[in-house]
Amino acid sequence: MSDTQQVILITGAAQRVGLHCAKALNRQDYKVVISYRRQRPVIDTLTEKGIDCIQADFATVEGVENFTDTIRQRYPQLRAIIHNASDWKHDSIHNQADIFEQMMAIHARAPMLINQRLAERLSGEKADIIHLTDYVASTGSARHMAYAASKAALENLTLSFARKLAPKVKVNAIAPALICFNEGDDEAYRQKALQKSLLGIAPGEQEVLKTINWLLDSDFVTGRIVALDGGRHLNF
Ligand SMILES: NC(=O)C1=CN([C@@H]2O[C@H](COP(=O)(O)OP(=O)(O)OC[C@H]3O[C@@H](n4cnc5c(N)ncnc54)[C@H](OP(=O)(O)O)[C@@H]3O)[C@@H](O)[C@H]2O)C=CC1
Ligand SMILES: Nc1nc2c(c(=O)[nH]1)N=C([C@H](O)[C@@H](O)CO)CN2
Repeated sequence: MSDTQQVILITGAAQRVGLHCAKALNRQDYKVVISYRRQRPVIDTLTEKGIDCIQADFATVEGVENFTDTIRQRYPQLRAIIHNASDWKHDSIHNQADIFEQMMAIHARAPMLINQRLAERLSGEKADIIHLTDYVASTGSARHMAYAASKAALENLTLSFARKLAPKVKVNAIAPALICFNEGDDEAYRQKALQKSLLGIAPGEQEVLKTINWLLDSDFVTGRIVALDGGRHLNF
């Protein structure tokens, strides 16, 4: 890593949106550091590209603290922290308490603790925190109540950290609706999901990357929730 290379941390970046953004930011000559939970071959590929891959499970406070200790040991300064790690669990009458705890742990407690423990590392001329939230944080979700509530908590943390860390650090959220499908999504589900927005597409991971780069480049945006939802809020 060169002395002038700026370090960007992305959590949960071993697949899908996080992976796409990690590889792209690496090509943009940032020093990219990622967290991953489950080992898989792509970790070796990313390591060969010079991306620092750190295993971490944010379900426990200990897991978060071990991770942030490692970051603090390795990186005296961070350009940005992108909180992407997430678990999209639907509600279940059988273990709703556990699901609620898990959703709050990954989407609210972990980002809060990571921000608090790494804030002093965000010390350069420009510094950013970006939270990946969700369209349903502002609307609720009948089937993903705990998930939606935890993403709403993360949106509120966006406002609090924007107030607390200004003017050194810009703190914003990206609130996507459908970005990309999961492998098991059948055609009926896909068609129904596409019809929820005015634009009727699943834009793919690149849409999130474009927004991340826009936020990183901004000099005057903080405390904002940037919606990436194809006009879903008007589709009624
Ligand atoms: N995809 C979409 O259409 C939408 C995405 N979003 C948001 O955008 C972001 C990216 O979405 P997407 O790429 O689909 O995300 P994924 O569902 O692919 O999850 C990203 C990563 O989060 C990691 N993760 C889950 N739980 C934990 C945990 N307890 N500790 C550490 N890491 C964990 C997983 O790691 P591992 O695989 O190693 O276990 C996973 O690879 C998320 O925040 C998501 O909520 C919002 C709306 C729509
Ligand atoms: N962590 C995740 N969060 C979300 C996902 C996902 O795959 N992983 N997917 C969605 C859906 O695309 C939804 O926005 C549309 O059905 C929401 N959050």
